[in-house]
Amino acid sequence: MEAPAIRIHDLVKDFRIGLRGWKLRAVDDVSLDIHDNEVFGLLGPNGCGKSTTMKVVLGLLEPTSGGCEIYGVPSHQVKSRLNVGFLPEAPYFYRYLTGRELLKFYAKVCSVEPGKIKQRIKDVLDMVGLTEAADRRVGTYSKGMLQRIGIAQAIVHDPKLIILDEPTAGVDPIGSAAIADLIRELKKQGKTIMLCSHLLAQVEGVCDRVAIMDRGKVVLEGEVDDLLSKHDQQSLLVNNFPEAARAEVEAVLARHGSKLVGVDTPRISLDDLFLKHTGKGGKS
Ligand SMILES: Nc1ncnc2c1ncn2[C@@H]1O[C@H](COP(=O)(O)OP(=O)(O)OP(=O)(O)O)[C@@H](O)[C@H]1O
Repeated sequence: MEAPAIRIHDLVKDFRIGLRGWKLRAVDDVSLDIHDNEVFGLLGPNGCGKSTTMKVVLGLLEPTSGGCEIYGVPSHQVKSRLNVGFLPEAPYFYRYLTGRELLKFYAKVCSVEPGKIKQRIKDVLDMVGLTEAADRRVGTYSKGMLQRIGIAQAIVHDPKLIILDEPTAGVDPIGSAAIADLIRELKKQGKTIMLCSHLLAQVEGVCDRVAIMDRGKVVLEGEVDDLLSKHDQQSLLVNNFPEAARAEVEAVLARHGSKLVGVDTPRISLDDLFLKHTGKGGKS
């Protein structure tokens, strides 16, 4: 059987804090498999251990015990990361380079074939919607544009696995929707994406599976559709439901052993309302 894209097994990570050798357990016995070509969300409140878990997966931190593998290769081996792209939580980019120059730098660092760099940068700029801003200095980019150039540097070498730490942090709903579209497109291209976030509404529409962490532990894991569906309830959508029909509907349902639980008006999300009134095609 093929190895999962990421395997995290029995992972514990302690940080030494203070002078008396006190330890803080940031990750507490976490085991997770992330499958090939899925979008997996690691969710949870601030400080629950998401970024620490990602850093151990990427070999940037040593585990206290347990471990991680990427496509079967232990994370502490450099070769595990050859096919991985990473957007850190607070990426720092040299502000005097243009977006295009920045991507050229990362393409060279990631050993993209010299003859292919120009076209690859063109394609990636197009994918993240930064073609028009490609020759502007990164220092002039908005927060949304910085996140998108960050994603561009993570995918410039066409990696199989893309790890995104808070991809929509500080980005407005238009920018977040564009990033969500981009993640869906990357999945269509066959990529595996692991992202971590505490902005739940923004990742709901893109993740196939999620795990929720709290105080270092995974407290819930599963397919998003499964976790969010109320399997014992169904809803009917009716235009202009007449109050007078309620008693008849209740009687029919009662004959079938069912019960009308409530009649309410569906609402759209505030995000959708914002997008409708500000235009989804914006370049924030
Ligand atoms: N280098 C470090 N030294 C000491 N403690 C650390 C270190 N890095 C993280 N921690 C602590 O470990 C815990 C988990 O931190 P982590 O950054 O993994 O959380 P997170 O879920 O990513 O939070 P956020 O959503 O705020 O980014 C926190 O209590 C944090 O203070």
